[in-house]
Amino acid sequence: MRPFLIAPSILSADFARLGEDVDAVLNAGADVVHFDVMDNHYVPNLTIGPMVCQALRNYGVTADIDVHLMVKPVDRIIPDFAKAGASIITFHPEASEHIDRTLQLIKESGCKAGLVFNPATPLHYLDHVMDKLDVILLMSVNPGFGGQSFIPSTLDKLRQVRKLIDDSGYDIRLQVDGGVKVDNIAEIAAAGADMFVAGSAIFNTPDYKAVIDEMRAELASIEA
Ligand SMILES: O=C(CO)[C@@H](O)[C@H](O)COP(=O)(O)O
Ligand SMILES: [Fe+2]
Repeated sequence: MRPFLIAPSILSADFARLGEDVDAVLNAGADVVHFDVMDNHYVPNLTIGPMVCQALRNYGVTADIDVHLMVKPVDRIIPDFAKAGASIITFHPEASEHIDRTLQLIKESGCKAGLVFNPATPLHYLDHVMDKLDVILLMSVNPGFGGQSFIPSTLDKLRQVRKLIDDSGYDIRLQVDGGVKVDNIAEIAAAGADMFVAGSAIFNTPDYKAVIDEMRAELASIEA
């Protein structure tokens, strides 16, 4: 397996001082910035768009920005995010009329591409597109809000997708998003995830480095 990546979700960051907060979490040892985009249509919440992604790049953020699109329709916003500095763009298959076309659009824009599965979204959407994926994201909560509890059935789904990835031979990250904490990250990694989104667990504490270090210590028990 590839090295584990920790991707703080800036949904739980301080939006009034976002650049500083993103710098702080990266300096604390985070690998990737997870950027949640919600449209108050596909999900019942409204967050941030390409201008904020561009603002983070202008502020000097050089880490990968992992844009999790919870928007419908999805295609028309993809080129804007690519121009604004997104590194990875993931979307929910239910939000796309033509999944293969959306994946191609992301790749042609120069970004890595991924599909996102809600807790009740079936895995058959993976059929016929494994060769076009850089990331598979399993939601371990229903999308729309930070601070929810991890849904335990995600562990079985992770094991299934880990097998699909390994059997396919493709180089695909397996990301998990929702309710990831210090006390469950090892179990989630053991089920096959290698990229961990965590919002409230990191940003709702005063010492980001302490939490990220604790997460890495938990992950080390799996790597060993
Ligand atoms: O995409 C989402 C929610 O829809 C996530 O990225 C959350 O922001 C994760 O927050 P925590 O569950 O880690 O607090
Ligand atoms: Fe997310």
